[in-house]
Amino acid sequence: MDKLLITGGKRLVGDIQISGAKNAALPILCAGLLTAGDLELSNVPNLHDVATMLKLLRQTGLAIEQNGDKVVMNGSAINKLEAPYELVKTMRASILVLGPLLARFGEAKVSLPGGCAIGSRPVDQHIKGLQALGADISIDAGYIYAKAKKLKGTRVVTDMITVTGTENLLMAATLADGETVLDNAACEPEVTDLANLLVAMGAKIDGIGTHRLVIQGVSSLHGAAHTVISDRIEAATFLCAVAAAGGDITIRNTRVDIMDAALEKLREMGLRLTVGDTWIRAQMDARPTPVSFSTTEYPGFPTDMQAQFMAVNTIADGSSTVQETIFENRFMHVQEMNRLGAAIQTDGNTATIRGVQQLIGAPVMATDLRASASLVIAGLAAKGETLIDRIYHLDRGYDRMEVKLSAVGANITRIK
Ligand SMILES: CC(=O)N[C@H]1[C@@H](OP(=O)(O)OP(=O)(O)OC[C@H]2O[C@@H](n3ccc(=O)[nH]c3=O)[C@H](O)[C@@H]2O)O[C@H](CO)[C@@H](O)[C@@H]1O
Ligand SMILES: C=C(OP(=O)(O)O)C(=O)O
Repeated sequence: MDKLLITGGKRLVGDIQISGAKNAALPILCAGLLTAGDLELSNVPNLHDVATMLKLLRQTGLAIEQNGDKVVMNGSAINKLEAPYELVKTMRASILVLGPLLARFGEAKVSLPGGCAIGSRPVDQHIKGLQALGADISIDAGYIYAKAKKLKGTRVVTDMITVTGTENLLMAATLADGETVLDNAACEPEVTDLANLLVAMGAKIDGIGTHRLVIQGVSSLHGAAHTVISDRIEAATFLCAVAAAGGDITIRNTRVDIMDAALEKLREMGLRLTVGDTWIRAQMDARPTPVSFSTTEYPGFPTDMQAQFMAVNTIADGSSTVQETIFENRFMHVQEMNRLGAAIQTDGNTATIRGVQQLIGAPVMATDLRASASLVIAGLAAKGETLIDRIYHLDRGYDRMEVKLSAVGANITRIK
């Protein structure tokens, strides 16, 4: 099992190229199931989750060619309408094949994802929405069995805002009969990116980027070309790294306009930001100022950045509180950070962080994707060596993070 060895205390200086967004690429790849035409995608990140998704899609019969960040898919010979447990258990986003397979082929068999390290994460809203669209759904031996001769447009109001739930229902509704209204829809930029691709494929969608998506079903979708948006979470993770370790970095190929909540908090921390159209220069020479925040849906502060900001808060000059409102168990990194000398206490969904002068390197264990990233940030700031175990979590969602960090001066090595 790969590990990362970090010797902390090095300033980060130089340029970092940001990859395509994992959370946009995954649903966008699933949109390849909706058409018999060619989907030509670029800026697809080089991640384990993308590899898992391509494996899952290939076994349905979707033809896929991958060349660097380019993926070309053709869905004219799909013959297996299934997502098996072996793949779903390694990547929850596999549930995103359910809506497209059902809408185009009238049936699908998809393993139930189950819980994960950050919460129970049920998919009841995906199922409720598809049932409202006329699907007959049963659950047997850990699998969701869905059938519908033809989905029928209707109004769906989800109990909460769900990102992949919105994406599944949006893809399903594009091929339904008549009008579907998705109220309480997620408006994360990754949902918008998927919606823009679907429109390029011939879908009729109004309200893109809002909490109310109105879809007029069409009889078929055609091929299209699309560039996946830049990963705002990867970008903000590197900005947190420089906030913690100090230095002067410029991140490139980024979407500044979708990062307001994180950029605001980074400025509050004392990071000096100069912002261009597709780049952000970040300079940090002082101890960070602590920032308090509560995670919430877009455009609020993203839960996927909570752990990384907490890592910076551990060495800030003062105390802060962090509230996690999206997932019920997303503080797994706290005990690991405390092993590095951080002073964090949790009470339910609130963490109180008393900034310490210096973290001290130690062996720690990654528990989930963003927890792994937060430990990398803590390790970069810590004195001495930090050895991070179980970094397969990190590889799920970051494109060669240690290579990008080494290139800006970090002392970080992958140990096989
Ligand atoms: C691949 C992908 O895009 N993953 C992102 C997506 O996950 P994902 O789409 O799984 O997260 P959701 O937005 O669905 O989850 C939000 C909350 O709703 C709950 N819920 C959701 C669906 C449902 O049917 N029932 C239910 O109870 C979840 O348990 C959670 O508490 O959005 C999350 C919230 O921004 C991000 O952290 C993930 O990085
Ligand atoms: C929680 C995340 O991803 P997933 O939904 O794929 O588990 C994430 O990207 O932080």
